[in-house]
Amino acid sequence: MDLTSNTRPADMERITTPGLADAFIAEAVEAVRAQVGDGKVLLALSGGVDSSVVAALLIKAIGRQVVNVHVNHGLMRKGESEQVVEVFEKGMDANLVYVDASDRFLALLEGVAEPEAKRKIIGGEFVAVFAEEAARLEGISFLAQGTIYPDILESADGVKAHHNVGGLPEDMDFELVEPVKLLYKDEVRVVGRQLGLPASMVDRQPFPGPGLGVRCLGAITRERLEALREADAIVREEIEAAGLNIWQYFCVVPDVRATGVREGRRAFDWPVIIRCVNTVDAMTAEVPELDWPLMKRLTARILAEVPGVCRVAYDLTPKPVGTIEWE
Ligand SMILES: Nc1ncnc2c1ncn2[C@@H]1O[C@H](COP(=O)(O)OP(=O)(O)OP(=O)(O)O)[C@@H](O)[C@H]1O
Repeated sequence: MDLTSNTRPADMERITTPGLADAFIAEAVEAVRAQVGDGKVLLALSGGVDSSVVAALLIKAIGRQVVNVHVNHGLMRKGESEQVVEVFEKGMDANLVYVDASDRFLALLEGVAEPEAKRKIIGGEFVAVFAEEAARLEGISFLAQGTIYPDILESADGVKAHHNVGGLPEDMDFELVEPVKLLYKDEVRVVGRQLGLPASMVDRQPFPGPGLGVRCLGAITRERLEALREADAIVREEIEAAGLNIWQYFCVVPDVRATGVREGRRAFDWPVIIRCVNTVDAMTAEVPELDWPLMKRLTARILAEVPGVCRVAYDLTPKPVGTIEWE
């Protein structure tokens, strides 16, 4: 396997079976060992599909020579950072640096309501935290990235800058290790499964980089963020349990309050808005019809289990006119 080429060979077979995945893994492991030797590799591990598969592959190839840095920015979904620790540190004996930076991110975001400003703060602070951690480590000469083939095709079109850890400082002069850069997303998932990653990680729905930060609408507060995290976990759990094949399903919690009555007293709490979409290319999206008993179950559980919420709504807006995310 040629890890330097950015062009997928015309005769490369689509990886659709465990056997093909095993063959790919064997080749990639050899290629990584040949490239890295006894050098040290740094990887930013989000727990998303791409970086998780790269982590598992590198751990198989070079074990603790890869340092996996996971930044918990406080905007992860429920249980996500814990799963990174469980799967990689406990399950694969990975060299994992877990950075709890929640307080830093939430302090910077305090009072910031404008969506673009929020995204900039989250992206900028991520780079700052990652660069600080990198500076603390010694002897690193390689940076691994979860670049996949669509990233290369898009950057060749000039649609967006080449993946990945957007905007790392120029003086971080590492050689790149990108073992899945010729694979399509479906192939990355097959390979991930074969590497022993849990289905909940490999089949994960897309999640925006700024995490729950763009779903806790307006200026983020810890209480409203917590309500969002709990409601989001309930929606994911119920939709997964129902076995529905929906492309993306999540909640947003706007910065408004509605009146309600709870235990005979007036409540003045937040609404949770459930958003479900199906799409092929994310350019247009349809809202699936959820069955009514499921809607009622979601509503009942959110109202019973999530403090600070007194109303549940379902967003019926297709894209266009609405975008998938609210911010
Ligand atoms: N919280 C985090 N901790 C560590 N690394 C992160 C974190 N968030 C993002 N990254 C890094 O930035 C890359 C790009 O993040 P982005 O949110 O665009 O996800 P992505 O391209 O879907 O990749 P992935 O599936 O690995 O999350 C990730 O692959 C990962 O290397």
